[in-house]
Amino acid sequence: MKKQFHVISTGRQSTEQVVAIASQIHPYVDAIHLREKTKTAKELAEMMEELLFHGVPKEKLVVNDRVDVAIVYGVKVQLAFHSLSVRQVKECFPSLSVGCSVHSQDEAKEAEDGGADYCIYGHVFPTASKRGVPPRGIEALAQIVGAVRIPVIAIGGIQPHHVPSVWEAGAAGIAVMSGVFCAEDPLREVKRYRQMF
Ligand SMILES: Cc1nc(C(=O)O)sc1CCOP(=O)(O)O
Repeated sequence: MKKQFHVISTGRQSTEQVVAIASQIHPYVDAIHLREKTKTAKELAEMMEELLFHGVPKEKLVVNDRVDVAIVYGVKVQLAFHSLSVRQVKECFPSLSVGCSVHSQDEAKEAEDGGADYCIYGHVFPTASKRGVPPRGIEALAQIVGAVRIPVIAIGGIQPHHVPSVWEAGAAGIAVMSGVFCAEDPLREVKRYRQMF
């Protein structure tokens, strides 16, 4: 299967900044996650409207945590430990595409059993986004890949030069936050990642 390239917003940028970056990079990525933990549903809806207005394809949008916003806009949802469970969400909305963030084999299996379409596992490499928490490493990633049948996307500190080792571990894709959204030139960076696919 084609490897997936997900990018994730930081939650620290304005709607204008997120929209400006997303509208440049969307042709080079498979999914753009809106991880905007402090935004209300209404603010997220405004961001969604702007993204769609600027030509970001709906099929590439993923809302973190907010099942309500995902349903209303017909986009995917990414669930986290603080979200509703995958099982609950899939029971109510069987056709909703659901990803789940996991940090262990047990969590990955639970996500799979609940009906998750894919999981995101991390953090694989050291990252400022998870300061003080040791990275889980590429071996652990390979173990997760071996433990579930759903696609496993790797996250955490992934730089372009890491990509071959992530493929070797069997991951179905990569998810990148600061490497793209905090870059001086996000478009140049997504192209650098893309070259590794
Ligand atoms: C949002 C997120 N989730 C993680 C997890 O391990 O679940 S690591 C992470 C941050 C990823 O950011 P960067 O690409 O800047 O390292």
